Amino acid sequence: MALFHIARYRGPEAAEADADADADADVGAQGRARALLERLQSRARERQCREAPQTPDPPSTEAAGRRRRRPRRSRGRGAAGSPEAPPGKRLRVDGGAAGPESSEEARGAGAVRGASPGEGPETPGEEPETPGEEPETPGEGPETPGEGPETPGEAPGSPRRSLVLGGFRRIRAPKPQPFLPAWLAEPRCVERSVAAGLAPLDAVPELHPELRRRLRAQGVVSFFPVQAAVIPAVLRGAAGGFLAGTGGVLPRDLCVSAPTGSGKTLAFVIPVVQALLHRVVCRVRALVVLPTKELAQQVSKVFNVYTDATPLRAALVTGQKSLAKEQESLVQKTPDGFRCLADIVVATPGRLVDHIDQTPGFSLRHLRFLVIDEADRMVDSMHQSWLPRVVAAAFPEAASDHGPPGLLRRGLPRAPTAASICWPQMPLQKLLFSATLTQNPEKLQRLGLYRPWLFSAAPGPGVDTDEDGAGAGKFAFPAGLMHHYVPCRLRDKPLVLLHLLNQAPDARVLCFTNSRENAHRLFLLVQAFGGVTAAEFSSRYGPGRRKATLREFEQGRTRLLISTDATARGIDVQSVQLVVNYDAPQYLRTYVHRVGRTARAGRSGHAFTLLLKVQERRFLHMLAEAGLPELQRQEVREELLRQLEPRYEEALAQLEQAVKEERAQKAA
Ligand SMILES: Nc1ncnc2c1ncn2[C@@H]1O[C@H](COP(=O)(O)OP(=O)(O)OP(=O)(O)O)[C@@H](O)[C@H]1O
Repeated sequence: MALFHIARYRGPEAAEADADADADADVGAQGRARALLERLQSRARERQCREAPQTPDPPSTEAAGRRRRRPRRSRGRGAAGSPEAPPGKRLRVDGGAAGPESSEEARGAGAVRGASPGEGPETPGEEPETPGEEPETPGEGPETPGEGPETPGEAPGSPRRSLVLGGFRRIRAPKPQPFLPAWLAEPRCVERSVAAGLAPLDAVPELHPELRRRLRAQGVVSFFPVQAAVIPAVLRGAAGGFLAGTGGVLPRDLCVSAPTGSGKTLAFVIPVVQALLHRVVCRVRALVVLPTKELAQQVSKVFNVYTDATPLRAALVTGQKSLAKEQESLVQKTPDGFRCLADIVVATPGRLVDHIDQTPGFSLRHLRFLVIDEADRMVDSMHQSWLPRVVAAAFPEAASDHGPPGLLRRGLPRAPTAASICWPQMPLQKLLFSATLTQNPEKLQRLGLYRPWLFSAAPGPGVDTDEDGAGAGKFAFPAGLMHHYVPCRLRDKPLVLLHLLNQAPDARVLCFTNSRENAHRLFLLVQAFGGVTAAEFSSRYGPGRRKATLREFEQGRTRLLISTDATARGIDVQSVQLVVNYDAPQYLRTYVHRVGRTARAGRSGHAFTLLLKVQERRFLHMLAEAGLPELQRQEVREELLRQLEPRYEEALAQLEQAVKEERAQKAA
C-alpha cells in the first residue's frame, strides 16, 4: 500500500501547458495539441528576441563561456610547459597574427620568455632569460585569471592566442651575484703590463729625495704601474707624518690587486719608510703581516735596504729564532720601563700573537700602518683571530669611548666630528696586497676597512664569480707569461719533466707537486736520473735548511727546485724561466701564484702544466673561466719519451732502493 503520493513537478512550461489545456477543453484533442505546440514555439521565439540585444556576437559568448570554465593556472606556468599541451602545438605569440589583444600580451615578459632562441624579441638582452622568473610588472602579465590565453583550436572562429612560457630548452641559471659595494665595483685601474706602464721616479713628486737616491742605487729607475698608483695615494694620506691629515680626516684603507711580480712590495715599503722617516721617538708604527716565514724574511730584507741609512729599524718576528732572541730585537728593559727598538715589525701571524701575549713592553699603541701582504690568504687564516688581537693591542682605549687625556688621541676609525678633531689623531691605516685579492665583500668586511679604495689590474668584476669573487677575468696574469699544458699518462709524467728539462738546458726551473711526498720522490728520481742539479723544498725540512735551499736556487747553484706550494706565493727568485706544474693545481688561485714565480718584473717566462686525461677538461674549464683562452697544448712525441726510458728504468730501481732505506731508517 502506498503511504505517500509523490507528485512530480514537470517545470513551468508544462504547468502552463496544463493551464492552457484546461481553458481549451472544448477544442479537439488534435487541435489542442497543435495550438499548444505553436504557443510554446512563439514564446520561445519571444524569449530569444528579448535576449538577443545583450549578446550580439553569439560565437564570442560561447568562447567566453568556455573561458570561464577553464581552471585557473598558476602564474609562470605556460600552456606549453604543462603536460596537457603537446609540444607540436606550441606557438610563438606574434602581434601580427594574434590581433591587437595578443600583441599587447606579446609585449609582456611572459610571452617573450616563451620564445625559443632566434625567435625571441627584437631586443633579447632586455629580457630575463630564466624560465620561471617573475615579470617586472606582475599586473601586466598575460596570465591574469579570467584572461588566460586559449589553446589553439579551443575557440573556433575567435582570434587564436597562445602563450609559450619556459620551454624545454635547458638554460643554465646565472649564479646569484653578491652585491658589490661601489669601492669594489669601481676600482682604480692599474696597468697590467709592467713594461707598458713604467713611470719615471720624478712622476711621484712627493717622493723623498733620499729615497729617490736609494731607489736609483738599487737599479730602480722607474716605478712599475702599481707603484706609480699606490705610492702617491699612501703618501698623501701620510702628509701629516703619522698623524691624521688636515681637519682630522682619516686616511682611507687601500686594497691592491696586481699581478704576480708587478712590484707590490716596493709599493708599500717606500711610502711606509717615507712616512716614518722623521719620527722622533722609536715606536712600532708599521706592522707587516705575511703568511710564511720565507716571505716575511724576503720583505724584511727589502725594508732593510731602504731603512739602512736612516734611524728607522725593522725587526723580523717569524719564529725562526727563539722567542727570547726576537724579544731582544723588539724591546729593551730600562730602569724606568721598556725601550722600543723597532719602528717596523715584519711578522707571521702566529709569532706576532705570541709577542703580543708574552713580550713585556711590546706595544702596538702607536701603530700607524698595518700592511697585510698576500691578503686573501691572510683573510682565510682569520680563524686564527690574529687581526682582532692586533686591533685590540693597537686601540687599548677603544673600550672607553674617549680614552685617557693626552696629546694624541687614538680611536677606532669613524667619521670626523667637531669633538674628534680637537686633538691630533693618530689613525691606523690598513694596506692590503695580493695578486688574487678576494672580492668577496663579506670576507673583506671582516677586516673592518675604513672608506677603502681598491687598486686593481684585473679586468673588473667578473660576470661569473665563485664565493671568493674568483671567476671570469678576476685575476690578471703577467703580460710576459706564456701558458702551456702537456697531456700525458700518469706513468709518463717523470719522463715529460725530464724531457722539458732537456729542452731548456740553461733554464732555471721551479717544479710544483701537490704533496711533500710527491716532491720528495720526484727529487730522488731526478737525482738518480742525473744530469741536473736539483733540490727539494717542503715542510719536510726545517726553516734553516729551507732558507739554504732557497739561497742556493737564487744563486743559481741549483737548477731545478722541486717544491710544494710552500714557495708558490710571493717568493721572488730572479730569472726563473720555467715553472712546471708536475701535479696540476686544484684551485685557480694556486695556479696564479705558482706560475707567477716566472715572468716577474716585466720579464717573460713559460708555465707548463702536466695533465692526465681525467684532469684535462676540468682544468681547462677552470682557466677559461679565469679569462685564459690562449693556453697552448704541447704534445710530447712518444719516441722522445722512449729515448729516455733506459736511464729512467735504472733511476726507478735506485728510487725503490732509496725509499726502502728511508723506511728502514724511520723504523729504526
Ligand atoms: N720599479 C722597479 N724597477 C725594477 N725592478 C723592480 C721594481 N719594482 C720591483 N722590482 C722587482 O720586481 C720583482 C718583483 O717584485 P715583488 O716581489 O714586489 O712583486 P709582487 O708583486 O709582490 O709579486 P708577488 O705577487 O708574487 O708577491 C722584485 O725582484 C723587485 O725587486
